[in-house]
This record gives sequence, structure tokens and C-alpha cells, in this order.
Amino acid sequence: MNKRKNSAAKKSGIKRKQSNKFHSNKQSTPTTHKSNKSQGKNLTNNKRGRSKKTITAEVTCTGLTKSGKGIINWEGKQLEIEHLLPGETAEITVSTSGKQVDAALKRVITTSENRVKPMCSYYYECGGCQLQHMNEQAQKHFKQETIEKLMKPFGKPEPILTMDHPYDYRNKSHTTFGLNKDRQIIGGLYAQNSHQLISMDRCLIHDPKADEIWQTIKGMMKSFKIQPYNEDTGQGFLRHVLVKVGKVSGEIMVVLVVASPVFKGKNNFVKALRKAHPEITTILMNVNNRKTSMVLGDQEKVLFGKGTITDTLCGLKFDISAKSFYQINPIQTEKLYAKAIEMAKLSGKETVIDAYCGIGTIGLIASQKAGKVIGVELNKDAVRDAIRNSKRNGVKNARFYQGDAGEFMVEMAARGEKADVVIMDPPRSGSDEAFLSSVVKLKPKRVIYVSCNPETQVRDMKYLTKNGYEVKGIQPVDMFPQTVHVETVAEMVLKGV
Ligand SMILES: C[S@@+](CC[C@H](N)C(=O)[O-])C[C@H]1O[C@@H](n2cnc3c(N)ncnc32)[C@H](O)[C@@H]1O
Repeated sequence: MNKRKNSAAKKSGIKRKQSNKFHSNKQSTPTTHKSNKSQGKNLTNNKRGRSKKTITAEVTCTGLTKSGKGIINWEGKQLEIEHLLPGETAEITVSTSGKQVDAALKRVITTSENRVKPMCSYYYECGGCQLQHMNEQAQKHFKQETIEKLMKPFGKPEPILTMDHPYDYRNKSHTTFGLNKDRQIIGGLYAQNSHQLISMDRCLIHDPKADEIWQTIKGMMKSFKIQPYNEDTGQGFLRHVLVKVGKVSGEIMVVLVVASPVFKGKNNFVKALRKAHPEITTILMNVNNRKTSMVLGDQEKVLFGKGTITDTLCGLKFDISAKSFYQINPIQTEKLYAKAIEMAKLSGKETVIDAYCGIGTIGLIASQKAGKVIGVELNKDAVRDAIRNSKRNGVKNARFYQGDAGEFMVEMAARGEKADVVIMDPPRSGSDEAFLSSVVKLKPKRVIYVSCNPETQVRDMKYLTKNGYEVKGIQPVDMFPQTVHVETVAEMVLKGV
């Protein structure tokens, strides 16, 4: 949907019109389809004056795309239908305008045994989760298959590590506020790839306490005369509420992301919020006065508490700032890190580089089994946390540096320094040639590549395998149940050592 449509939708009451609403018909007798067939036609003109043809067709889903959409073949074209499962037959609408073909689900006719009723009542409008209509087994199978296809050039991945309770896992959530058509304050999440706010009271993958807290804040806004920020007009004050929860410690950080540094009545607001939620351990104000889709701005002020929360992961304690990255699913993170460190095969003597180290989690855990650890990270708050975390855990053999990981590695290679193991965990965009070519120059015996985006990981692994490394193991971990995302850790070793 384009921006104009979005803002029109916002003005008209914010909720997105459900484009792919379907009515599952579990009772319907499965029909056999020799081919996908068109049923009805309807001609209209679109805005550009091109004739738009909309037809209804009955189709059978043949598979899933990597984003979890159902694949159907229609008049020689492969189309993608959200929320349709392999083997299902369905009635869909297909709209063609010039070369553009849009297909949407109208009704599922025969239902897959893998289909379940989504637990979340906002599932079909939100889009934050993409797989809630699949049972756990089907989600697992889908993720395993996706990773196996992507990683085919490197061998067979291990079975994905899933979690027992695949809900409530997110330790970080951010909520946005707006006004509905009756000018009542609403809060919730943006529909995926859009800025349309879906009014909701609970997200089933968030920590439940985080949702309780922002609900309280929403309820307080009227009496404190706090207006939600409006992206289109630039008016209003409260943009987002970010909540971070220490799942082990129980510590809770609330960040009020506001459009102006002038927060009238902030002391009373903080007092009232703490009274309602004594479990909150720190409250910050973050000022974001830019026209941006980024949640956090540059200015930050601690309104209560120490400004960070502490949590325990793999037996160590970590301080986490508002702007620092911390893995969002700690139960699965412990499995991921344990695997990464097992793959590093440390003997106690190695020099380990923890690249893209965030608050130093992987490096500090690895430091217990390594000679020394060198961490590098771009975000200065995260580096400050990493240094503090090193001290608080009594780690003497780790150093953390702020900078671009690629540049840092180029300099290390130029100085002729040595590293035995590189553990890298870049952002979704993956690493870059400066970094990878320096790895090749430094010749560490092992490269352990942790990634939340297997596509960029595969791209970077291809570079390394063309330049002297071979892949010894691949472990997918389901860090993001109900969504299409998968975390993967790969073990690469230098050939011939
Ligand atoms: C996926 S996180 C991993 C953090 C950490 N390894 C962990 O498990 O918590 C990626 C990290 O890379 C950092 N980052 C992004 N671009 C970077 C760059 N060019 N150089 C160094 N760090 C970067 C981000 O700030 C973020 O902390």
C-alpha cells in the first residue's frame, strides 16, 4: 500500500482493511481439481485508466515461498497467496492490470491438517507473525526446509532447535500510539511493511508484562494530557513505548520515546507509572524529533533507576542499555550460544575475535574457554555495556573496541595480527567484503558465523568457501516462533589445517 493510502487509512480510523480475510471451512468435502480454474470475471478501471480485471478462481496450493506464502499456479504464472497451505484448495481473487497480477485469498475450501486457528485475534491484520495458521510441526518443517534449500551448497543442516512454549518469548517490545476515528487513544503495532497502526491489547509473542505496562501508559495519557505523535502532521508527543524485560532477573526498562525534550509533568507521570507497576526498575525518556521510521532518537535521559537493566545469560550477568542490541529470545539464545561455542572448539589458548559483538555476550561467554577475546562493535552504548559486563563478570582476558567491524579487521590484517577463531554475528544485511577479505588474510582456523538472515549468511559463506574455508556444520535455531525468521549458526574451518 502506498503512503497516501496509508495516511488515508490512518485518518479513517487506522485499522487496515483485511485484504485476505478467509473463512476456513473444515467441513467442506475436499474437491479434486485437475487444473486451477477461473470462475467469474469483473472489469473495472483503475486510477491510471487501465482496465483492471478481477476474477475469482479455484486453486490448489503446491508449496510455500520462503516468506511462508502459499504458491499457486494460475494461467501459467506462479502466484503467492498469504495464509494458504500446501495441499489446500481455495477460492481466490486475481486482479490483473497490465502486467501486474494481485491475488488474494477469499476462502479455503479444503483445509490442510497442518492448519490451526491462530491464537492471536489480530493475526490476519497485523502481519508481525506469518506462521500462526500452521501447527508447530508444520512451522518446524517449513523452517527446516527453508534452511536446507538455502544451505544446499554447504551440506545438510542439523534439525532445527525449537522451543517448548513458542509464545511470550520476546524480551523487547515497542508499541506505537495513535488516535482512532473517534479521536480515542489507541496503541498497538504497525501492520507489516506499513505505518498503519493496528489497535491491540496483547501481542502473544511479547512478554506479557511488557504489554500490561504499555496498556497502563495508554490509560494514563489522557489524564496527563499526553497526545500520541502523528507522523504525518508532526504534532503530538508520545511516539513509542519501548519495554525491555530481563527474563531471568525480572528487571524491567521502560523507554518513553517522545517528540520533544519538554515533558510537562514527567515527575508525576513517572510516579504514577511506578505506583501502577512497582516491578519497573528503570524509566528513560528518549527524544526522537526526526521524521524517521527509526524508533529511538539520539537524546536520552534517565527519569528513574540506573538507566540499564541487567539479565543473566549462560551464567553471566549482562547490563543492557536502551539502544544496545540484546537477543530477543533468551531461552533460544542460550542454545544458540552453546552451539556457537561448541563449534569454536576452544582449548583455552586461542585468540578469539567476537565481531559485531553487541554488549559482549558471546565473547564474554567464550572468554572462559579462550586465551583472549577481542570484541568489536559499532554502537557505542553497546561497547560501553560490553566493557562494564566484562568487569562485572570478572573477565580479565577480553577487550572491546568501538568501530566498524570491517575496518577493524582490515587494520588487524594490515598489522599482521593473528586470530585463531572469528565468531561473527552481523546484522540482517550480513557482513561486507572488507571484513570477509580480512578474515581470509588473517587465516583464523575457524569462523563461526551466527546470523538472523540466512540469505546474507549464505552469500558471505560463499565468499569464505571460495577463499579457503569449508563448512563443517550448520545449526538452525528457532529464535522467532510464529514468524518466518530463523537464526542459524555455521561452523567453517580453514582447509588443510
Ligand atoms: C545481530 S547483532 C549481534 C550482537 C551480539 N553478537 C549478540 O548476540 O547479542 C549485530 C550487532 O552488530 C552491530 N553492528 C552493525 N553494523 C556493524 C558494523 N559495521 N560493525 C560493527 N558492528 C556492527 C549492531 O550494533 C549489533 O549490535
